[in-house]
Amino acid sequence: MSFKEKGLLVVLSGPSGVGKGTVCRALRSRGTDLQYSISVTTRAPRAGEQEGVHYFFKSKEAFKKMIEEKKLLEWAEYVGNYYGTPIDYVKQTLDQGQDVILEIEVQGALQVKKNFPEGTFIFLAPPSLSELKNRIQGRGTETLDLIENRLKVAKDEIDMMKYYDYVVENDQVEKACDRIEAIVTAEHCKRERLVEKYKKLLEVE
Ligand SMILES: Nc1ncnc2c1ncn2[C@@H]1O[C@H](COP(=O)(O)OP(=O)(O)OP(=O)(O)O)[C@@H](O)[C@H]1O
Ligand SMILES: Nc1nc2c(ncn2[C@@H]2O[C@H](COP(=O)(O)O)[C@@H](O)[C@H]2O)c(=O)[nH]1
Repeated sequence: MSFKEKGLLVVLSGPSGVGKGTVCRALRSRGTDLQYSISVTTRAPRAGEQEGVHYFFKSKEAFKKMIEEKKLLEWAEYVGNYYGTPIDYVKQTLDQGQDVILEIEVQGALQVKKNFPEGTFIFLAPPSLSELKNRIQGRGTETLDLIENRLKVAKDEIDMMKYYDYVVENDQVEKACDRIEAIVTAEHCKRERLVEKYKKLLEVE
């Protein structure tokens, strides 16, 4: 009989525009064995964004109700909008032994770290601030004002990288994916996880 250990919770965060979404899409198309949590947000959908695919789009009232009903693992107000991670999907998926990745900003990541320190916290870093600016501008989804606000927040966020387990530079998407895959593999080989797993295996066999 084989014992299924709990999945890993991988938290990928970093400043807006660094490439979190791009890297997650590349991991997905590689077939990396990670489940992607879909966040709730109060921001308006961008062109092409779909309900339940990119986000669950909610009013501020509906979002606040989710906070009150403790339906969010973490949440944060970021540049005028709320963002949060539905707790049920994360719990159920980890319990099934599957790894979950959250793509979230820094305040939310630090909340998860406080409540779920056994998670794996990866900070995705830009090669430089000027490259970060080029990326946000190049994406063309925000007005100039919003880009400036996001860049201001980015400086404080980069200062928070010291609280993460790993820092991965997103210089090239494929290299960043290689590094993240290596981290996930290494986390699966961590001694504490394996001691627990083998203890349970010995009990059942
Ligand atoms: N390694 C890279 N080299 C060059 N451009 C990149 C790289 N990674 C991502 N980009 C580009 O940077 C822009 C921002 O990427 P993306 O939307 O994935 O960032 P994000 O961190 O998910 O942003 P947000 O937090 O605002 O959702 C996109 O236009 C993307 O194509
Ligand atoms: N704390 C959380 N942050 C989240 C969540 N989902 C997304 N995000 C982050 O918000 C910013 C802005 O996102 P955008 O889609 O408006 O560009 C970005 O850093 C996302 O990673 C969440 O559930 N919790």
